[in-house]
Amino acid sequence: MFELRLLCGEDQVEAVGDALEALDALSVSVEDADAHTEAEQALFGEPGMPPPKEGWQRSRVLALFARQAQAEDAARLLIAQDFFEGGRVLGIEQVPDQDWVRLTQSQFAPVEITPEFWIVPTWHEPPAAAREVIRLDPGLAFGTGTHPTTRMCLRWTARRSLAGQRVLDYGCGSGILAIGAAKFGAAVVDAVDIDEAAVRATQDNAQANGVTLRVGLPELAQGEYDTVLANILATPLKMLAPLLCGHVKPAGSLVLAGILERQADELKAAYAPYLRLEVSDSEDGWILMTGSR
Ligand SMILES: C[S@@+](CC[C@H](N)C(=O)[O-])C[C@H]1O[C@@H](n2cnc3c(N)ncnc32)[C@H](O)[C@@H]1O
Repeated sequence: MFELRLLCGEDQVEAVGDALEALDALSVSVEDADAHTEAEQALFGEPGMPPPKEGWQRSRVLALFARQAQAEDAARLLIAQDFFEGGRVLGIEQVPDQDWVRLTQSQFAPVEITPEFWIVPTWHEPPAAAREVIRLDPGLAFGTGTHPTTRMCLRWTARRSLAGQRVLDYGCGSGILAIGAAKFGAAVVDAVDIDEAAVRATQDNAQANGVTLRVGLPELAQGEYDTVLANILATPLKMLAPLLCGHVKPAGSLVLAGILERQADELKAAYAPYLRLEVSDSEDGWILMTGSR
């Protein structure tokens, strides 16, 4: 395979990427051309959301082509375009063929939730210390245990007894929190999401983990639960406050994630009419907020 390397400005990245795909690039990736220098910029997106911008101030665009002639043609055509003005072709290099599946898989190692509780991709052996394991592969739905918001919810679950409880996972994504609740003793677990792909992923993942869940769109959630888990984002969580609190039993628990540290007060205010939220965990700028009715 042949890699065409280009340098361009932030406002050119989208047009260049679209052009490369139209020119049959097998893949296009964008890097910060100033990475590891003082000019390096961080681009953060909230979980489940795309990053706020397509590229960096000075972006390096890497496009893979099956044949050298395709990479050369793409470079020649791009140089002739108005939208590439000021951009540069850095070169074309042959890259060794790799086992891409293996390479991708190797980037997803088992994730430790507690020393005894791990999320393990199906192609890995569980670590020897693991007493409880969720088997999950990166797929279409959010929630592979690699994001701090998911890990904090799972840690909360693992440190409590859910024995015999009725639990609701609102915004289930891959179903990881619902599966965790079932593994930690919940008697009935309902998992709901507005995204039908998430509903399907949760059904598949529940089956693969040998747990029984009731899975569906949000209207499946009915009545009161001992524990309600919701890892969404601050804005939808504020809108959902009456609905989520209405599903919490008296003396039951509400567990919210997807919230940045600076959003704690807004969330407390939104939930104040129903219950008192407090920060009970934090990781990488994200917080877990919990409350009891
Ligand atoms: C950040 S993911 C969390 C997935 C998983 N529960 C986890 O902890 O990793 C948020 C999920 O909430 C779902 N979602 C967003 N807004 C929702 C809403 N109003 N009602 C139900 N689900 C929603 C999204 O489709 C997405 O699957």
